[in-house]
Amino acid sequence: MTEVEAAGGRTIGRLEDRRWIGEERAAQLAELAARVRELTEAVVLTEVDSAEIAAVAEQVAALTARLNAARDQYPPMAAEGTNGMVRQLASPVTGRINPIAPPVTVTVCEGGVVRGEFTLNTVYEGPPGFVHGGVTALVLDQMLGLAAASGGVPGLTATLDMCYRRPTPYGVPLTVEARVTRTEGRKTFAEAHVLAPGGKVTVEATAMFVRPLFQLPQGTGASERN
Ligand SMILES: CCCCCCCCCC(=O)SCCNC(=O)CCNC(=O)[C@H](O)C(C)(C)COP(=O)(O)OP(=O)(O)OC[C@H]1O[C@@H](n2cnc3c(N)ncnc32)[C@H](O)[C@@H]1OP(=O)(O)O
Repeated sequence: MTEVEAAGGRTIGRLEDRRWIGEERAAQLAELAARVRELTEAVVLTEVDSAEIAAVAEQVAALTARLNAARDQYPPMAAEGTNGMVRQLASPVTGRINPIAPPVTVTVCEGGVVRGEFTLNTVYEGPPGFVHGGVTALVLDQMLGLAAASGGVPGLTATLDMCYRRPTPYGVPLTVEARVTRTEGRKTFAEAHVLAPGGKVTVEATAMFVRPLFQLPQGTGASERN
C-alpha cells in the first residue's frame, strides 16, 4: 500500500495536482477578494430596506454564476515567496485571494520569528465589541504552522493550546508573532501570541506539529519515521 492509499487515497494536498497561477492573475483575484470582503461587512451592517436586500441577493447570485462559468476543483497555488515557502493563495488566514482571510501579511524575521500583521473587522465579532476566540485561534494555528515550516519540520497541527489573556479588539492593527521552541524527529513545538496596539498580549498559544508519514520523502529510514 502506498502512503497516499494509507491516507485514504486522498491526494488533494499534493502540490503536483494544483493549478499554479502567476502574479498578474493572483493580483486580479486579490482585488476581487478585497471587494467581496467589503461586501461581506456590508451584509452584516446594512440597514437598507427589505426590497433592496432582495434585489442585491439576486444580483450577487448572478455574479456567483458568472464566476462559476469556469471553475477548478481545488484552490490555486503560487510560486515560492522570498521565504522559500509555497504560497497558498487561498489560505483562510494569509490567502489574499480568499475573501474570508483577513488576510494576514507574513514576514519571516531574523531569529526565526514569523510575524503577521492584520486587522479584523466586525465580521469576526465574538463577544460584543471584540474578536471571536476561534478566529484568533485560526490565525495563531496558521502562524505557528508557518513558524514550524520555516524554522522546524513542516507538519499538521497535533495539539493547539490557547490562553486568552485579554479581549482582542477589532478595527485596529494587530500583530502576531510565532517561533519554534524545539524539534524532536517529526515533531515541532512552537509558541505564538497576538499583540494589540500598544504591545499588550491578548492571546498566547503553544502547538505541536507532526510531519505525517505520507509527507516523508520515499526511502526515509525507520529511525527518521519516529
Ligand atoms: C508551508 C505551509 C505551512 C502551512 C501551515 C499550516 C498551518 C495549519 C495547520 C492545520 O490546520 S493542520 C489541520 C489540523 N490538523 C490535522 O488535521 C491533523 C490530524 N491528525 C493527523 O493527521 C495525525 O494524527 C498526525 C499527523 C498529527 C499524527 O499522526 P501520525 O500517525 O504521524 O502520529 P503517530 O501516532 O505516529 O505519532 C507520532 C508522535 O506524535 C505524537 N502525537 C501524534 N499526535 C498527537 C496528538 N494529537 N497529541 C499528542 N501527541 C501526538 C505521538 O505520541 C508520537 O510521539 P512519540 O514519537 O514521542 O511516541
